[in-house]
Amino acid sequence: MANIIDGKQVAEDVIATVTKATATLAEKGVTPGLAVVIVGEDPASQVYVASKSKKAKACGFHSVQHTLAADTPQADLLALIGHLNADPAIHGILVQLPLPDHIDAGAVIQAISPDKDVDGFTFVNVGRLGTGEVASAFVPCTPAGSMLLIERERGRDLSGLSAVVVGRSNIVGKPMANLLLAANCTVTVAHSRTKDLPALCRTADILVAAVGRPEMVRGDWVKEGATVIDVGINRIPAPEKGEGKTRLVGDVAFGEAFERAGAITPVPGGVGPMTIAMLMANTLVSASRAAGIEPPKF
Ligand SMILES: Nc1nc(=O)c2c([nH]1)NC[C@@H]1CN(c3ccc(C(=O)N[C@@H](CCC(=O)O)C(=O)O)cc3)C=[N+]21
Repeated sequence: MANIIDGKQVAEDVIATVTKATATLAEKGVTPGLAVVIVGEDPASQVYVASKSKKAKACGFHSVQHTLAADTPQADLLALIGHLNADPAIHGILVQLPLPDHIDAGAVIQAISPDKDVDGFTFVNVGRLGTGEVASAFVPCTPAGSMLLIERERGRDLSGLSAVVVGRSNIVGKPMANLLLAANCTVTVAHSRTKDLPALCRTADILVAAVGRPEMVRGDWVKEGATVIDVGINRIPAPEKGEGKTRLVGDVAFGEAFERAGAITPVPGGVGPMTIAMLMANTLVSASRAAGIEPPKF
């Protein structure tokens, strides 16, 4: 029977730290500024973007949202990023992904100034993390939040633990693996071609599931006492709740894994809230750096 990791609570702790530090910055005349850019009207994206803007305001940030039409030319989006890069009131720029097909997402991401890249997606920040310069990098929010949950659970010394990351995306799997490696874990990154994934997962003291497949990781894939971090957010039909109803599940079969894990994150209420909290933390760090002030530790 596992300890259920309360991501909502840890996220609130992070937000409280950010809010306090923002008040201290305000005394020095600095207000952290976050710009969120969304292209098109995907309803799920709208919900996430709205909750980011709301949290930013609650922290005391200057928060701006740019909503562009789905058919906005790439050149217009690049021009907006150029303006935000040059705007001293903006310390963090987030371009909501995915972008429409006619836009080259890579080109847009790389146009963001690395100093304002609070998603940690630019080559400069990826390179800092990949070379172990974690302190100077902006680390992508989902793996950064997952790492904080792991540290709260197991302590800051993860040295020698075996970690398996299932999923190799640039936004979660790869940065997660780099963070765990920087923390001296023995890290294996698994993916769709991995042979005998269940057996590999059973070797993990820390198991991170980030594949985007509902409940793929089964209970018997989990080592007794392991820390299980479920990054998946999948909406599936829930006919038991009524016709047309849905519910959120992770990439881990929670009920089964709960029986064997030492600790496990729920969905919702696990990694999701941490993602937004770390965006606020990264924006605060960016504003602090710009002002030459030491940011708090998270
Ligand atoms: N450039 C960029 N950066 C992102 O960080 C980014 C993005 N694009 N595109 C979309 C994804 C998705 N994302 C989430 C954030 C919080 C929750 C979250 O708080 N989820 C709640 C539940 C929310 C619900 O009920 O639907 C939870 O897990 O408890 C989920 C998903 C950030 N994303």
